[in-house]
Amino acid sequence: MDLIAETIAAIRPLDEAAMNAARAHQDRLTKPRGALGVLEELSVRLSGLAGACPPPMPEPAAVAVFAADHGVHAQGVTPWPQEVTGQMVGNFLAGGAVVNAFARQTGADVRVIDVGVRTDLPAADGLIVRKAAHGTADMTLEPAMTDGQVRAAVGTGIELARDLVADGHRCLVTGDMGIANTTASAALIAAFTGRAPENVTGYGTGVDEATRTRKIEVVRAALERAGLDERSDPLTVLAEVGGLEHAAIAGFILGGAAARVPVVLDGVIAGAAALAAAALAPDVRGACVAGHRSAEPGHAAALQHLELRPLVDLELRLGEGTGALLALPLVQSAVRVLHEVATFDSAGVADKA
Ligand SMILES: Cc1cc2ncn([C@H]3O[C@H](COP(=O)(O)O)[C@@H](O)[C@H]3O)c2cc1C
Ligand SMILES: O=C(O)c1cccnc1
Repeated sequence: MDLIAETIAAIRPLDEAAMNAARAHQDRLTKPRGALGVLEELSVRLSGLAGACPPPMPEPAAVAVFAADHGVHAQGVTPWPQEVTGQMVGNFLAGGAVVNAFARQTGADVRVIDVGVRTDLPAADGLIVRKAAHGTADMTLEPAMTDGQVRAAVGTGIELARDLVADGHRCLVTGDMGIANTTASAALIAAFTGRAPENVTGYGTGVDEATRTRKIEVVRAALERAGLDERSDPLTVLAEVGGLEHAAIAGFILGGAAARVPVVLDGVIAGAAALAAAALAPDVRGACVAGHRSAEPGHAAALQHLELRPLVDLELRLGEGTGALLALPLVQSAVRVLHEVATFDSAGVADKA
């Protein structure tokens, strides 16, 4: 069996007994039942993922920022030059990007992976180079990736998740960098959810109305060329209209789910990648925590399709892993409750009559 098939085969449903134990434990803690709302549900789910109550604390965490370029950039879907992808990789390595500031704030490690930046970047400490291609092809003209490229990028994500868990990380956080990747994200989301391009295509970095209209036409043209429908093979969908970072993030999610470690998802790029991962292995959703909901309309559509509720909604539209990192303390707090909060019995507090 190859790495992707082996990883998919290792992904299992949540453990019902551990979830029942977590529900029962929550009901004995010194607070009114249900008072922690969504965090209680999250603690139950993470118990089911670990197969234990309490589950391990989701720390240390690592955010993996997968960087790649997009051939569809040639269609004028963003005013930013493609070089910004590689330049931002330098910024991540120097610690100067928003993701670095939020990682320092939340105690997460940062990993930066070149999975397909167009140019060869200067060798730098901390840069993980796993180029599956020098950028994708233009999805309006031909498949963005070959089957070999998409499999290599998914494999990179799986291996990184596996390595991070082997290094002791107990929470994985998705990040991305790729100028034009909100266009590829919209195409993936339209393909996987069956929604119309105009309902899932947004303003990305903040493009003008004319550029957004163009993005919608570009997404429509790519989907028509590729002839995809909801029955298409998920790796084929990724190869036709996705990005190398989408493929790697899909692999990262699969790898985290196989290791039964929570994966905190960032914005629309991660949402699109999670649709691919869930199409390959529906049980990955048990490992996925939607860190936030971004301003991109496609992100809300992806989360709805995945039946994931975002923890934070701050109108962010950045990517890099920033929204997911803001949610990390919430995920950790949800589990800490199961570890540390006293029960009515142990604290000598009277339960309600
Ligand atoms: C300086 C800069 C830093 C970023 N960090 C993340 N993105 C985000 O914006 C890009 C997607 O938006 P679009 O599809 O409109 O190009 C991605 O690189 C994403 O990670 C950035 C974009 C820029 C310009
Ligand atoms: O949803 C996101 O994460 C996003 C939105 C705009 C640009 N880059 C990322």
